[in-house]
Amino acid sequence: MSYPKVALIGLGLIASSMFWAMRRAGMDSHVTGYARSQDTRDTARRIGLCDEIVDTAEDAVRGADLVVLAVPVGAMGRVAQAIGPCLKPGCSITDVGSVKAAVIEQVRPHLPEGVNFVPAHPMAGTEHSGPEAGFAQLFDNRWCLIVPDGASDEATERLEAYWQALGANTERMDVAHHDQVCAVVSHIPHLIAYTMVGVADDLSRVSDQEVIKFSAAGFRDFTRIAASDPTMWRDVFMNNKDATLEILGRFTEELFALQRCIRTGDGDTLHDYFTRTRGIRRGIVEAGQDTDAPDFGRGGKKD
Ligand SMILES: NC(=O)c1ccc[n+]([C@@H]2O[C@H](COP(=O)([O-])OP(=O)(O)OC[C@H]3O[C@@H](n4cnc5c(N)ncnc54)[C@H](O)[C@@H]3O)[C@@H](O)[C@H]2O)c1
Ligand SMILES: O=C(O)C(=O)C[C@]1(C(=O)O)C=C[C@@H](O)C=C1
Repeated sequence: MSYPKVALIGLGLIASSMFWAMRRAGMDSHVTGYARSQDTRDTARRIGLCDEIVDTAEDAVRGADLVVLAVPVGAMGRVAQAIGPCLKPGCSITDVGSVKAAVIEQVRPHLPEGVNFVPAHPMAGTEHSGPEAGFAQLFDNRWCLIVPDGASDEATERLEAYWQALGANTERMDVAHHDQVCAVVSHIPHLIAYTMVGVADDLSRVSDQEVIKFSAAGFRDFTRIAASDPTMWRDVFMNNKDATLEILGRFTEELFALQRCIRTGDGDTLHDYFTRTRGIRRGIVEAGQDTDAPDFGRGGKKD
């Protein structure tokens, strides 16, 4: 299922991956792209991203059957305000933002009657950004969370079919649940990675070079995540305050409990805790949800 004319607003990792995945899926939609900076538009033209790159968001969305907002969460409202009056009656508009309640609140007031707004969020990404970062396989076997929030079944099913054609599995979620789940599985883990790399950097006896030299896979994973786009992640935390603060509160309570175990020499509790969390990881791997993971079940490292 596709849309004859698609407009991509913001031409970074997610939008460019969507374009390449559409082409891989054999969709013959006419795709128009727009990004705010001239540099990004020039790069997009050079690498053949989209059928047409235009110089205003308004021109990009005229006549589009699907408009995709793929800009940082904090810019969604401004973009919606600019394009609202130019949207084709009856078209669908979606976003790919990492946060839902704030985006819906910022976008919806600018949309004319009769336009179908179906928020969505592909749970896939890398630490890279910009138009050259995209690749067709990014969404393969990843979840795309669909947050209909009142959208019609027809518009929702059409967007689900579109994401499935891009390689994703889809699941519907309500807004508050989405923001809480993402705070747990994505937002706070990023904050922890940023913090851990910051702490290592603060230790003057560990120069950048030595961090790289002595770090094994664990810390390197942190540095990869902590290399993610600062604008995107600033906007995520500024726009998912309640859920991230709640999860951060739980996290720090748990951390203090583990700190106490270390101080008091309560190794049994630590061992039980680590055994429980290892079980969670193995469950993910066995369910085939981590294609990059070593295979614990068949020859992986055991006790
Ligand atoms: N990177 C990820 O891992 C990931 C995963 C899922 C969802 N998301 C969400 O997708 C969205 C895009 O993320 P990305 O990783 O593609 O970012 P990106 O930094 O790669 O690209 C963002 C693009 O938006 C453009 N832009 C910024 N402000 C704009 C504005 N006001 N008007 C028009 N264009 C503007 C930038 O020039 C850039 O082309 C964000 O909302 C993010 O939360 C990101
Ligand atoms: O794989 C990564 O590098 C990501 O950070 C992707 C990731 C995440 O899993 O946290 C990041 C932000 C999103 O909104 C969705 C996915």
